[in-house]
Amino acid sequence: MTAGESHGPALVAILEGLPAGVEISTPEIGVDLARRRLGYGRGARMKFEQDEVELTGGVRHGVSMGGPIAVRVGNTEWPKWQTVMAADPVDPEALAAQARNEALTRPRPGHADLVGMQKYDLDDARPILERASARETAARVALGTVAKKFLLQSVGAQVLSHVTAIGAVAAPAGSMPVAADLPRIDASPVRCLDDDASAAMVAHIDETKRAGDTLGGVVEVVVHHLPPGLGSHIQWDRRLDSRLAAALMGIQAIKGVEVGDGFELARTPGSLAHDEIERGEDGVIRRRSHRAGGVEGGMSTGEVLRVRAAMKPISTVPRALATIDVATGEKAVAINQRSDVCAVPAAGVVAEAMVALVLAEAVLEKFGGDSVAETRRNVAGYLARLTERKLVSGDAF
Ligand SMILES: Cc1cc2nc3c(=O)[nH]c(=O)nc-3n(C[C@H](O)[C@H](O)[C@H](O)COP(=O)(O)O)c2cc1C
Ligand SMILES: C=C(O[C@@H]1CC(C(=O)O)=C[C@@H](OP(=O)(O)O)[C@H]1O)C(=O)O
Repeated sequence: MTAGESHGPALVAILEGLPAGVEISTPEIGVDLARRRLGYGRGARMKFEQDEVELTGGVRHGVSMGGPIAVRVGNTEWPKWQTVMAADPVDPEALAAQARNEALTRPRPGHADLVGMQKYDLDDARPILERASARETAARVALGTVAKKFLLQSVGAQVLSHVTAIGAVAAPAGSMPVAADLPRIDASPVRCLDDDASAAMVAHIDETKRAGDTLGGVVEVVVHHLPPGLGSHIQWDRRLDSRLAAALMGIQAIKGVEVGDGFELARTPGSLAHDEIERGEDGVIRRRSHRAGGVEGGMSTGEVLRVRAAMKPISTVPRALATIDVATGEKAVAINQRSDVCAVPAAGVVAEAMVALVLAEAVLEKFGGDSVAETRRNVAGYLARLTERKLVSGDAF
């Protein structure tokens, strides 16, 4: 759970259920927060605002204690917004100043503005856009780091992401990054593994910005070393794929999710759509392809997990879109504050966090553990049993 507004004093986040013994520190969270700020096409705010992160609960001397993890991410923009966003009633002088900061009455298409004003009986979009803003994803990324640390320390899983398309420019199909590629991905201005595609994406963002327009794109999250059997075929809402899709769709501006080859599989005959099973000479069960994205029947197969999320173009389009003024009822152009041109690289880091949170929960469901050492013992027992049954598969062993 997260709380906080885009221009409020801070975002806060709480994660319940993490076992004791997970090694986690503020600088590690800071690294992921810095990665979320990276990315060609981000707006002015990313240049001057810092993420002031603080672990305020659940961790002692760099180790989780089993209680809820609490994180605070301070907004360094806050001093400029203290009057506009004050939690308590403000004095009359400050109120007059606030009145000069006129109400936002021209809702922006593609944002929560208009429907929020309808639903919450408001003449001003400010209370809606403050919470709908993707600033909130900083808090999720902070918790995602904690989940990633747990996954690494419990099952040895590694969560990565890369950008596979910005607008109409796509990276060559089929690349499946490994952990060693992460420095190269993060060094790319658009977090794309392919250098030529990365350069073309940067050029596409430049052209689009010059044209007063915005862009979306596609990110892929890849997870290595997951054990088979996370999630369940038993109920629709326990399926790992349905939980991953919900978590990714829950990121602002994500409009499509694919597991494995997703929509492409719908165009492929069955004989070419599935991952055939064979036993290697070393006795390990392997797949001849990775089309399913590491999930079958709502459970992880132990193969590399691969999910993609499609982001719509940024809604605040500089070449402002048509709307109405809610105060007058007349036609108008949408309010247009400073904004990102493209935030797809940042969305990749947020997608990693959401996938890590879902997988951490699924690992705890399957293996339990009040301490991460207990989780590890339970994982080892499960994998030993699969070894005994000659059912070793995937890359978790
Ligand atoms: C990391 C990130 C940064 C974003 N930055 C902006 C932005 O600067 N301007 C904007 O208009 N929308 C931005 N968005 C998208 C809006 O928050 C989103 O379009 C809005 O919430 C409405 O989308 P929805 O219908 O999916 O909620 C961003 C989204 C993400 C994930
Ligand atoms: C602040 C962040 O992203 C913001 C997300 C966002 C939106 O409408 O979603 C709009 C912009 O904020 P502002 O209108 O204040 O310039 C982005 O900068 C962040 O990611 O940390």
